[in-house]
Amino acid sequence: MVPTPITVRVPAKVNLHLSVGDARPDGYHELVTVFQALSLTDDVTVVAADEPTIEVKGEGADEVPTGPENLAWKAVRLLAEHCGRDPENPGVRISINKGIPVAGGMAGGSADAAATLQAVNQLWRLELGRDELSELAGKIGSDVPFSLQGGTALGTGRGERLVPVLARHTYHWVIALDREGLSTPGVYGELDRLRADNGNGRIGEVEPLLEALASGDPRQLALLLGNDLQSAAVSLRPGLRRTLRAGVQAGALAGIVSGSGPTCAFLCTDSDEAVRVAAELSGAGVCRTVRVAHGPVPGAKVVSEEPAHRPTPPQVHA
Ligand SMILES: C[C@@](CO)(OP(=O)(O)O)[C@H](O)COP(=O)(O)OP(=O)(O)OC[C@H]1O[C@@H](n2ccc(N)nc2=O)[C@H](O)[C@@H]1O
Ligand SMILES: Nc1ncnc2c1ncn2[C@@H]1O[C@H](COP(=O)(O)OP(=O)(O)O)[C@@H](O)[C@H]1O
Repeated sequence: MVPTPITVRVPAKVNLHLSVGDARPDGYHELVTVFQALSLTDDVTVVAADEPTIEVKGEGADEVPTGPENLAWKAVRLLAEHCGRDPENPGVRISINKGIPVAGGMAGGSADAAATLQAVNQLWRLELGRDELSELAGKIGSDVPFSLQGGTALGTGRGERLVPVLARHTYHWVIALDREGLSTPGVYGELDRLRADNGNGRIGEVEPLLEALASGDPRQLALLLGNDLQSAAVSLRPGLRRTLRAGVQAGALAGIVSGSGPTCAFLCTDSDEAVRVAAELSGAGVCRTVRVAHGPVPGAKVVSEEPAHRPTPPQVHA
């Protein structure tokens, strides 16, 4: 019998609010963050196979490891250990089709890990529930539980403890991708350095942003977007200042570095405006590629169609 492949589609994220506390003894920083899942997605397909392999296609595929460092492999091994299978020989072939920028602060690797947990749970008929999968997800990386859950959520701890947030609107975003990624630990380290040098300012409380999300007014939300890692990302990549300015000059309500960057996300009033801002920004020559996206969208979920049939995301080449 030919084994049946299972494909899971999984979203990117942007942090609408990312408040970073001091470094903890374990090296992580205590966070208060609001994640929103966006319509840029990866597809992860798993199938039973004698020879375990991983293949990566799509944008930025060359920069993604295909060995044990790939977060999708970590997910398979962890699940194998959890259910008493041999993690060295899990008998799974993985194929990843990237639509999420690599090392862009949009949790692409975390997304693939979340999708793999979901897909292999079904492949092996483990029937693990959301909570159990989320617990495993948190062991792979701080962002992985959110990639499973999707929507809009408040994250605390390392970012792995989640509570869903009421968001009454579909928000329209323009996403500016940079030419090269930034390392997440490198950006956290730069923030620590800046804070030690000059006390670097901190964004305010999260409550007003939660109220803006509940009201569903993008203009109100735009005033409250904030990211403590932005100054560190800009310090490491000063050109981002120009990108952020160009998006607002093009008509976005506000722009923010996404997580640890260097991707910048611009909130727009509606979908037509997002397309217009994307076109203008792509002509400004401040980034590699511009995309439009909306959120919130659901987290990792099994899709019945073949991955080859996935829609091409709208994009504008700069
Ligand atoms: C910054 C954020 C914002 O959502 O995402 P990205 O922008 O990278 O996607 C996350 O905190 C990234 O989460 P994730 O990419 O899962 O990080 P992990 O694998 O858990 O940790 C990688 C490294 O980042 C640093 N790290 C991560 C999370 C955290 N709360 N404090 C940290 O200091 C640590 O140096 C850690 O060793
Ligand atoms: N499946 C994966 N997809 C993308 N990157 C991965 C994956 N597995 C491991 N990585 C590694 O993780 C690093 C961070 O990638 P990514 O998760 O896309 O960015 P970020 O942490 O900025 O959101 C990459 O540079 C890559 O070496």
